[in-house]
Amino acid sequence: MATPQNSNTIYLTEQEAERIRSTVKERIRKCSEQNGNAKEPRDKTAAHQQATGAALMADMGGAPDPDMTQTQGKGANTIPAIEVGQPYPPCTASLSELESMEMADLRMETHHRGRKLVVKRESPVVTLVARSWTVVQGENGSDTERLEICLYKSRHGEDILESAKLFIIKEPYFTLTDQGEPTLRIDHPSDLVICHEEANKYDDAAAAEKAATRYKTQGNMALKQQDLPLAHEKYTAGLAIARQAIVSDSNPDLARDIARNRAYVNLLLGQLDEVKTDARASLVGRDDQKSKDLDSKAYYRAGSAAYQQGRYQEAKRSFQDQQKLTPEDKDAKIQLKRIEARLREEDTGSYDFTKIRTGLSRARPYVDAADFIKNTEIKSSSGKGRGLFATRDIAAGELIMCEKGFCVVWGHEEEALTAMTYDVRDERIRFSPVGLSKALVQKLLSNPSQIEPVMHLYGDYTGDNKNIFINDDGAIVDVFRIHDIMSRNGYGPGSQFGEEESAQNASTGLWIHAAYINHSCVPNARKECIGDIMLLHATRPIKTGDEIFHAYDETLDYDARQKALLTTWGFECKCGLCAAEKADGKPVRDSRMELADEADAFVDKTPWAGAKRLGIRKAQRLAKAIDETYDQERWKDLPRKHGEGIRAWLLKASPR
Ligand SMILES: C[S@@+](CC[C@H](N)C(=O)[O-])C[C@H]1O[C@@H](n2cnc3c(N)ncnc32)[C@H](O)[C@@H]1O
Repeated sequence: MATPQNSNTIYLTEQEAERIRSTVKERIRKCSEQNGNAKEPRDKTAAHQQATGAALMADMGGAPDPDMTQTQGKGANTIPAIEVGQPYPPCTASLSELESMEMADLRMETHHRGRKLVVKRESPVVTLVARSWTVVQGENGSDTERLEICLYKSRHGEDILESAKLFIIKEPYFTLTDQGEPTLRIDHPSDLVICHEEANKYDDAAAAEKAATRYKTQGNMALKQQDLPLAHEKYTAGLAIARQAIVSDSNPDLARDIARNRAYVNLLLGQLDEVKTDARASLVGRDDQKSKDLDSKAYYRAGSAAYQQGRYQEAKRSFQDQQKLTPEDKDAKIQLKRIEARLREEDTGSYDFTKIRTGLSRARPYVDAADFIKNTEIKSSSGKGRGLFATRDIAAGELIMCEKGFCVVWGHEEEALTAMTYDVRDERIRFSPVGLSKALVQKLLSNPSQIEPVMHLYGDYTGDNKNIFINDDGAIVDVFRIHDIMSRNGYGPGSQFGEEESAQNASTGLWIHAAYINHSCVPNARKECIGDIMLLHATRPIKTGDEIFHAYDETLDYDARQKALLTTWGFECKCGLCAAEKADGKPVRDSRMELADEADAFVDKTPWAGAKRLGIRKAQRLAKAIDETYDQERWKDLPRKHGEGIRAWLLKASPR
């Protein structure tokens, strides 16, 4: 957590931190006390009134949000404080494998494994910063309960609870809110199945075709009005009918048309896997010009999705197929040219950085560039898990790798959200880029094929190790795992567009390949971001097979650096520099730091140009005193950073 000493940071008062800790501990205590107790019946009318009142207040912006907490310091504000509860895995079974349960069978502080609960939303939704809640009834209407969805409460800009009336909760978790109120709680969005339109089984072909066509028309209208989630929902309902044999036997083109339209909506929603399956399913394959034009569109959509996923060879094949069908089409030609540029970047690592820089702005922070990673490979690194290694000799100053961010949230974007997270596992309160975690979870839910590479990244909590990321009901994302992965692998690209960044509005992102780079205080590489591409340059010559390191933390003070590495990344650094500083002992380290601070203060206030002899002598004394704190044998070949500033000053002030 940031400290009050730094004027650019914000912090919690000890009282506020204590309030968060005790609220969470009290909730945990009550939960364990009531563990296994049967659910108490709720007064339906009172629950409904409570939700309606709170929703009204929230809409007017006046609802008390129990998650918000007051921070101190520069740019102080209220920000959410969120408990990282005891992690539990999401349900990996599909709905058909789960057994139904009644609301009355809910037990307190219990994950009802192997069960599913159908609920109907009965009240408006109360939308708070970090959670949404509502009141639901069981299927038979006899019982009422509170249902809340934490953090990952929206998808494609829609509040999930608002988006429908009927839901199925997979393996329901019944617990208490921080205020001690019983609630059904959804942490993993994949545990909540939204029931939109029922795909009825039709006996009459004409009625079925009519219903599917109606959904298609409704989808087209929603698309026209830019309501993409609704368009997707309508096309999905239409497809479910049009794919039934009763329709598809006589009119297979209807399902193809709807799939082609849904491919387009998916492209706009960033649901790239489904763009490709829809585009493939829509192919007509006939030789008449109209069919060729339709298939050309489908290939274009599939190619665009593959391009956005960075799968350039796959994109190339789609655009080539498009070109074969409609040779006059200019789009395919343009796309194929772009792809050639990306494939060249992938192969050679030569980028036009000047052009890239000039094309960047706050409104366009993303770079159209390919990854260049072929000089590196991921291997196991002794005592450090896995690491990144060079596959060829790399000269100092050379580009080692370049990678496009998998997910980046810029400080100036609406999605940026920083929260204080209180982790019950180590009792620490940290600033956490929850906006990035939310964006990442959304991206993965929309692109199940990309879940696995993210879940392979290092995190302390590894879930249930089943590694099931998709089933019949869709993508499965363990949000606790994402939280842990982001804590250890997230990276701040820094302010790119001139704004001052603080802990509260920091830009953050995830670069999957670069996330394998381990830390060393004597690194051989340096990271830099241009927009969302991360460049890694060698700062020293690197030999084939060498591990590549960069410094996660460059604090000069050994003790502060070790503390930061332990708190944020969970390890003790044992690099050559740290080993020497540890062996020096605390008194030597402290006096060296005092001298370094004195030297820095001297450099800050004494211009080297025209420096007097007295000043030069003082600088020489300081440089010598710092040098004497280094044990010559132990510090052989190690960088002596404490005296770098004063030595540079001396070089300029008295070059001989
Ligand atoms: C960004 S990941 C680096 C890749 C990671 N080693 C892996 O296996 O995926 C950061 C984590 O790597 C480990 N790590 C990085 N540098 C280390 C070092 N110098 N010594 C020990 N562990 C290190 C820590 O567990 C840290 O939280």
